Amino acid sequence: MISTMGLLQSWGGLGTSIASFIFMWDMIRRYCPPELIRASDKWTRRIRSFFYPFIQISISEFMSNNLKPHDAYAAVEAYLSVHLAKKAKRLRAETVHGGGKLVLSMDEHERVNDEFRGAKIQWISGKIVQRESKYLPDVERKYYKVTFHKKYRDMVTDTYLEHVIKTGKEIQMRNRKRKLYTNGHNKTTWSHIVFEHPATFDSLAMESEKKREIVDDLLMFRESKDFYARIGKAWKRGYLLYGPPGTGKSTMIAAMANLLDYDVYDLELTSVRDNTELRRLLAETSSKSIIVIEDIDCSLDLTGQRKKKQEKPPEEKTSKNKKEVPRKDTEESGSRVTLSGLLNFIDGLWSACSGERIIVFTTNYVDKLDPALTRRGRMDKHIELSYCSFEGFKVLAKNYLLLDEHPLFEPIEMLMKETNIIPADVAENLMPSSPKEDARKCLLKLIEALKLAEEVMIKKGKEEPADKELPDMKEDADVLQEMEDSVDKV
Ligand SMILES: Nc1ncnc2c1ncn2[C@@H]1O[C@H](COP(=O)(O)OP(=O)(O)OP(=O)(O)O)[C@@H](O)[C@H]1O
Ligand SMILES: [Mg+2]
Repeated sequence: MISTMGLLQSWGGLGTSIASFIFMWDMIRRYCPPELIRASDKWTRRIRSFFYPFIQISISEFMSNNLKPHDAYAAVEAYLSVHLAKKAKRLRAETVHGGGKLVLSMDEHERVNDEFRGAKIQWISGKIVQRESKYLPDVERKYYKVTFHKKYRDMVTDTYLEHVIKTGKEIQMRNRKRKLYTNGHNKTTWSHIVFEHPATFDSLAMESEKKREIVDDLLMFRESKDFYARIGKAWKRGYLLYGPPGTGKSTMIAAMANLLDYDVYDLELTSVRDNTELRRLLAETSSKSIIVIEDIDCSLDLTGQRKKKQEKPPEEKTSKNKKEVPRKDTEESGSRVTLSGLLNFIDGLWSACSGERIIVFTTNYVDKLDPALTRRGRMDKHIELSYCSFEGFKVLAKNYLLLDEHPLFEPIEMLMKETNIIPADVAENLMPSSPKEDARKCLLKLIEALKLAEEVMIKKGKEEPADKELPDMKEDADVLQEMEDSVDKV
């Protein structure tokens, strides 16, 4: 009892002494000349660094000059969650991007040790609560602090932190869900959904050699950062996909995104008000992305910027083709994006954006595009997607019916040589419409469709010469009229 009392008394004495010291120190600092204070601070730092030879670096959740999220913080978090979270005793579990998988990270004020090239490095997670204004609620700012011996200063600042950020970014890339961004419905910003299109180059009906060439081209582009830097060109590549409707242009874009693990930005030009908005939207696109402008010929009357006065040929006006009817004029769509605005984006701003980007234009009518838009250098690769070949059919038969061979393949090959059918129609026929429909029935359905397509072709072929005779008949009629007129005159 007495000893407890004694202990309490001595604690009380210590508290009084500390309070007196703080008071005295404050008085000294207040009345001492500033030079003396500075000198004392310098020496205090030196003595402290002698006894505490460690360096600390903080990485905050937000940038200090604005409230933008700090990329490095997210990368450190990813690195720690994969490499060091197992060593921590208090962990935080969160689902990322609404996915089902739990990701573990260090809880607040938890410490873990890392080792890099013989150096012991400690990470601490922390949080400070700040009040920016008395009218606003307090804000939490999380941070990670890395502590290491001062002899490793250069190694940690030059190499270790770079390694952590690089590894963290790779982990983020692996964990992220790819996104499909759109600017449709007159939105002035991008909105996105998770991109989960299953298309791959394996499932694409196309000649294998052509397919391999495109895949090689894409993979080479992805690995060519140093090459583009060396030749002084922006790390971009333009693809023009052209061909009739239903030949797999959109499907190929999805396959490209899946192959490269890129996001997709589906740019609806008719929703973009003017060139300024176009530039802003494109500047907001992220690296490792494919920017798509579908049906470039009817998105905007781009060619009209140069050929305004040209009348459309009569057959164009009366065509029943789905792609030609809804062509929107710039005035009609309320959009004032011009061809030169689009070209500037490809050549100018395009080059200023860092990181790799692919731009894809699709069209059903390549001949209608302004040559300025399609010239090499702007669109590096022109890819024609055309009618289904027998090789393409075999890919679809394998995908849809799990067939490598079948006796009905032979007649199908014969018919395919004689007629044109788009892959979308082949796919539709090979798709069983009921559980009772087996592979044979599907192949027979396709044979019927091919025969029908052949009949239509023959019919058209017969009609065409008749059409071609029309001008001659017209000429004859004109001559007759002229003769009659001259007879009348006589
Ligand atoms: N080459 C192909 N390989 C595999 N499937 C294809 C191919 N072409 C078309 N298809 C099938 O047909 C459907 C329509 O194809 P897709 O939308 O890619 O055509 P498109 O060329 O973009 O047509 P459009 O010019 O009308 O936009 C796809 O969902 C796909 O199932
Ligand atoms: Mg399409």
